[in-house]
Amino acid sequence: MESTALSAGFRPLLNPKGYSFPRSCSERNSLSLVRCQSKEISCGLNKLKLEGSVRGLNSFKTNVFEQAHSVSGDCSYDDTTAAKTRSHVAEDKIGVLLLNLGGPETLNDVQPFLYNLFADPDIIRLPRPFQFLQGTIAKFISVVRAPKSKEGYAAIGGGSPLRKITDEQADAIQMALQAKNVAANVYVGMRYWYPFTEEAVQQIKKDKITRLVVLPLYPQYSISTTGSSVRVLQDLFRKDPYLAGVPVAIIQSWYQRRGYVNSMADLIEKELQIFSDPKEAMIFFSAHGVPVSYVENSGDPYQKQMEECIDLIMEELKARGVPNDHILAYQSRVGPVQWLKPYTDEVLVDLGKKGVKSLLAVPVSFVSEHIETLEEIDMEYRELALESGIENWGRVPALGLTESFITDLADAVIESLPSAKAIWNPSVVSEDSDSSDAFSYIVKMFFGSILAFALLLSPKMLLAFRNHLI
Ligand SMILES: C=CC1=C(C)c2cc3[nH]c(cc4nc(cc5[nH]c(cc1n2)c(C)c5CCC(=O)O)C(CCC(=O)O)=C4C)c(C)c3C=C
Ligand SMILES: [Fe+2]
Repeated sequence: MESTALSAGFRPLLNPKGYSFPRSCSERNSLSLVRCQSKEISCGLNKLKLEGSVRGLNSFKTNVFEQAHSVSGDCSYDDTTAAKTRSHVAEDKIGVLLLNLGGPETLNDVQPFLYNLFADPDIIRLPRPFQFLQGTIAKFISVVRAPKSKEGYAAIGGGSPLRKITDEQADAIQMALQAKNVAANVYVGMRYWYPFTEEAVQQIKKDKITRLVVLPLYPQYSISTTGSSVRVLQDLFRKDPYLAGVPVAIIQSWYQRRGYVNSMADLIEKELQIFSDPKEAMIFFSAHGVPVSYVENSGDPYQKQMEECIDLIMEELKARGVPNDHILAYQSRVGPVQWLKPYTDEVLVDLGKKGVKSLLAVPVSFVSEHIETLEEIDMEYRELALESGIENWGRVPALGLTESFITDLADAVIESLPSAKAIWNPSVVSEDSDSSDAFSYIVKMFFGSILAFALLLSPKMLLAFRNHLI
């Protein structure tokens, strides 16, 4: 129905420059026209606004950067939208910016990488009067944490594979777009290590991109991941007159897309076959955790989206006749606060006690292999599971370059093109004026520093950091 109309609505148009796939973004040709080939695309444009709570927390003070909250991939795509997409692809120089976390490439990178991570106010969230201490606290925690992290990275070959995999995903998405006659430059911007988002944005400017789709490589939205990366991006765009005028669409989450759900179900179905009795294996979804306060006090939709995501994958598996039991747990907690429960390590012990014998681990919050799949799941959790009485252990690989997944991401990009809007909004400036009260700022700084140092140097706090970070 809608999808047939969509296919019929697009005509192959001339690509004036042809296309090749040079490694450098600036060399990449970007002017071309679109032809939508896929009959099964059901293009969806959810122009939803960010929920108030999340928006507040991330200082989303503009009415921009708020399109394409999710591109669901299962709504109708009318002729007007199709026509708009066609004209954007015809007239614009399209860029796609993949946002990711980044990871240390060598063991020497580990401490500075951790510093960048803990210096992020979306990761260590200090009350306003203490925020000027962010750097000092980040330094302290990164130094304390580095030895443990280094052990982990040493165990997976001395560094994170994230940059290489993300670059490969960028190339694959670019090729998938090209196969749909959309020429685009695909850029990679990391939050905590090279290539930093700032570098990618410089390149986007140099390349004179005129329409940008931002695709965070996190299926579910969290303040600590997509939220943080988008905040940085928003700051960079707001400061630059050229970039402020570039229409941008941000795909905030995409766990609900059919292409993603089906690709995950494919991987799980395939991996279950390694068990002598595939139906007996429990499917063990292990998601990266976040502190409970993100969800309960700050409205982070991460947990809700994660649960919906698991429901969608399980529904799909059931529809395929895969009746296995499943469970969701959260891994990788850091620091002296409560994180989302149940914790992966505790659940593994519990399942062992209950007599579960076969377990298939499914990493579900991230789409590349990284330290938490290769070291934490494959080594630490596997060992714990076997010690706890689980006899058969399997692990689903991360989606990586899975073709159906990459194609679906390319579809998500195409679907979001018409919703792009320029970020320029002069009213933004006045909304920041609450920080202009110099006197109250100085008072807060003064008392804040005294309190913070007293807290930081208290034996209780030191112990808490030591116990949970080493
Ligand atoms: C959806 C994914 C992720 C969420 C949510 C997330 C939140 C989060 N993470 C930390 C602290 C650390 N994360 C680390 C590594 C790391 N985190 C993610 C993903 C999410 N993090 C990935 C993909 C990686 C690995 C990158 C790689 O190099 O392969 C680390 C460093 C590793 C370690 O020492 O364990 C820390 C520290 C917090 C505090 C947080 C939420 C507040
Ligand atoms: Fe993390």
